[in-house]
Amino acid sequence: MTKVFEAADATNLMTELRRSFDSGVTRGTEWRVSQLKKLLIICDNHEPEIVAALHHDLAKPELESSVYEVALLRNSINLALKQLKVWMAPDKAKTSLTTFPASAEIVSEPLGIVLVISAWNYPFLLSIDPVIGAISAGNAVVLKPSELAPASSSLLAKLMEQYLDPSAVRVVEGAVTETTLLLEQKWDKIFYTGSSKIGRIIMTAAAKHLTPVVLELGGKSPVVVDSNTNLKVTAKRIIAGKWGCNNGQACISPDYILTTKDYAPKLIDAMKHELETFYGKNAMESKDMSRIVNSNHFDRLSKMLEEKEVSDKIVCGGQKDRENLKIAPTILLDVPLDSLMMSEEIFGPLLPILTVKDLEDSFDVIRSRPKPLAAYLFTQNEKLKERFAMTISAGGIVVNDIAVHLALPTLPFGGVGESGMGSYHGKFSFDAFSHKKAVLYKSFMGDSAIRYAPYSRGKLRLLKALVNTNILEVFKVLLGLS
Ligand SMILES: NC(=O)c1ccc[n+]([C@@H]2O[C@H](COP(=O)([O-])OP(=O)(O)OC[C@H]3O[C@@H](n4cnc5c(N)ncnc54)[C@H](O)[C@@H]3O)[C@@H](O)[C@H]2O)c1
Repeated sequence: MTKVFEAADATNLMTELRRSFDSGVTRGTEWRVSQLKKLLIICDNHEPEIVAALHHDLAKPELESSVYEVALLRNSINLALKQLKVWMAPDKAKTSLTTFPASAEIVSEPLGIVLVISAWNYPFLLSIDPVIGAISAGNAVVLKPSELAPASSSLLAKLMEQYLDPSAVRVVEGAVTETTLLLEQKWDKIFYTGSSKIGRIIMTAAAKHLTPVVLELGGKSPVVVDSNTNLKVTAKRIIAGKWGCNNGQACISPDYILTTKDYAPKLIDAMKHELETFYGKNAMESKDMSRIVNSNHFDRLSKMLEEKEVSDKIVCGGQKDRENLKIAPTILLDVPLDSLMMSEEIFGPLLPILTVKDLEDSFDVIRSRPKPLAAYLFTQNEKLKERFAMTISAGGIVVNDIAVHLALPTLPFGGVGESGMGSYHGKFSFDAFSHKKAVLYKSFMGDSAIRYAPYSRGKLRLLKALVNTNILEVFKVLLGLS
């Protein structure tokens, strides 16, 4: 029987990790590299177990597990290993006349002990990716995986315990009770992935200790489809980004489509056709699609689908099988804006299409709602692309594809407004777990009396000119011309 995690365990954990962090072990490049290499071994040697755990928790197809979880993690680790020395090196900063003579730099210093709380939908990626950032930046870290993906959570705990330095990297499994105990501790940063509702609980707990947070939340990510598009590719990419990414249970999954009244029937036909090509005549039987994570989420989605004035808007799919936690890829047309489906994040295989008179009206629809984690546009119109990218606020924007920005470590990944705060991936992960410390080195040379009392009008004028880097004024004051 696994031991219950109690309040004393949480405080002991903090004491042990604080001792390790204070000893300086996690700050060394060697430690960081060794831990990152261990994470790589987990990916390289345990992929079949990871794929099996994901199949157990979500019936996730092997391709999605191997590529969107393990391969992406391998990429992150290799990038960190390759770039670590560059990331860790202090950045030279320019100095000014005010501080002359001096040199300055920005030192990336580890924050201390950080807590990573992750979600169930991509349990390996969303757990290990932030941990890569935390370790790269030289922190001690506690990971709390989601209890809703139990096989993945216990495999993560087992593997991380087996390979990583237990004095500075730990996994605590559990649900609300365990997370609440962890949240009572004083962390140096909390990195949370999950819903906005729980995000508020995390931020409230963090505020008590003035702990900074990264909140990787979700939201309703819209897809705008222009009639001037490559319809076949558009349909395929929307399907791959929706049902082909954990069956719509992904934070950057298309939540709803906006298109014109005239174009909607063409888009629906193309999507129906491609859905059949992807998943066959009976998509419920396809092995190439994850199932719904559990019966609570199944019921939540069913409720959305069965709502009055929604159920009669289904134009494709709609079949459900509670026993096997399956819902067919379902497309709906013009569901009411005040329906559950349009008020809450869907996070599942339902995809409503809203029609607008002019495509530009879709911009107003998006702007009238909370800022999403991602916003997508399909078009061949260059002006429209630019207008979308420049005027729509979202965590990230992709033109003519879905979700692929997540795979580019040169781009920050994170939300804005209701979809979250802070970002990570690549160097952004390192920065998310570092304090950018300002360091200024001065010598005893050039000790000018102008900032020392007794003050005078001349000192005042000279100091003002120096602070404003006004060389001409400096000379004027020195020559007594001002
Ligand atoms: N931005 C991203 O990268 C990202 C990625 C995946 C999912 N998400 C978002 O996450 C949401 C889905 O995840 P979820 O919230 O259902 O995941 P979840 O239920 O797994 O919860 C996330 C974490 O919060 C913890 N938790 C739950 N209730 C808590 C409480 N009362 N107090 C403290 N901790 C608690 C859970 O134990 C878990 O570790 C969606 O909104 C989705 O868009 C965002």
